[in-house]
Amino acid sequence: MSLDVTYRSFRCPLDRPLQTADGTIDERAGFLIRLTDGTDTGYGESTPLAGWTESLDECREALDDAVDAQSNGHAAVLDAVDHTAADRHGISLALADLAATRDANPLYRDLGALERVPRIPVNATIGDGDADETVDAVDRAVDDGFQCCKLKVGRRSVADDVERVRRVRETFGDDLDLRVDANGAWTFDEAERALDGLNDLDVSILEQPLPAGALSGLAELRGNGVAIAVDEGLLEHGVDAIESAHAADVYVLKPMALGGVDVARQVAAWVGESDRSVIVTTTIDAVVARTAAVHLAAAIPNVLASGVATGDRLAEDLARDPVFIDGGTAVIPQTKGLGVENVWDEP
Ligand SMILES: O=C(O)CCC(=O)c1ccccc1C(=O)O
Ligand SMILES: [Mg+2]
Repeated sequence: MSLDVTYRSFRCPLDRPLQTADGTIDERAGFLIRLTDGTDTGYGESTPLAGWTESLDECREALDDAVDAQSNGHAAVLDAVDHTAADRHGISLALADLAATRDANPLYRDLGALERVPRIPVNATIGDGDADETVDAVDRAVDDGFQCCKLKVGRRSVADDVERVRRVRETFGDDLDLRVDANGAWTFDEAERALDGLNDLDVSILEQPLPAGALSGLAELRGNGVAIAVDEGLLEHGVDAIESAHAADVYVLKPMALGGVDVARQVAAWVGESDRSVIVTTTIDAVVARTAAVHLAAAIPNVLASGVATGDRLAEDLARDPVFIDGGTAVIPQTKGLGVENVWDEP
């Protein structure tokens, strides 16, 4: 079966930039990938993010190599992008979408779900603004039906961040599930002080309090009432090292940074063997990668509320969003493949 590989670049400005301790994300640029085997078509997306994946230029070069390898078959095309996580995500997704479309299965079934999954729980993503901005953003999320909010922290003092969380807790009550994500911003001392305050405010998960390299510190922070999640650290160390160091209660899986939904699915299986929980998140991707993350989450048993409700930050997208975000859940597309339609047409 001959394979045809094509790609085009795209740029999506954000109309709600995401402030994090690591900088502000205000635009996403990447590549939309199309694979055809003569009968069926599959789509993928490579949307690199500085600090998380290779650069846009490196991804473009590797995609050109993938196009050059098309006459040598699927494995050669995938090999050409093996060293670029975002491209490997894009090509492997296009192959998976093609196969699922051919078999007339929704992608999440091909990723291993044993039965129909109607919905998965999702979290709202709240940027690292001041206390008033934080309360306003959570207010919108609660209005939209979210029951779980992840607050970005780490750009200001620990005392100020704890105060932001206190304002949210006091305004919205005890039923709201609150998480915080420091994107590696704190020292061990700061993280310990933050934990004290966050535990009192019933924060359920603290994501990446320490820099990616610090594993033993994460292990020491565990057992203080707030579950410790590893995100950046997973990319640096892998599951085995993190499990040996007892450094995480929860794993955050970003398929774009891990090199594909297939890789992320495998990581989820390993993590499940150690009785750890998993959260799937996007890197604020366009509709193809975002929908793939939703299918991935649907394929993982007992996945925690996931950070995939990020589409409303984009001012433009590649196609209509097939995923309905409703009452704190994402409704899983049940049509064949990814379920994103008319994506190759310019928006
Ligand atoms: O998890 C979410 O709610 C959304 C995704 C998110 O926070 C994120 C988006 C882009 C880059 C890094 C991160 C992160 O989780 O650290
Ligand atoms: Mg994170």
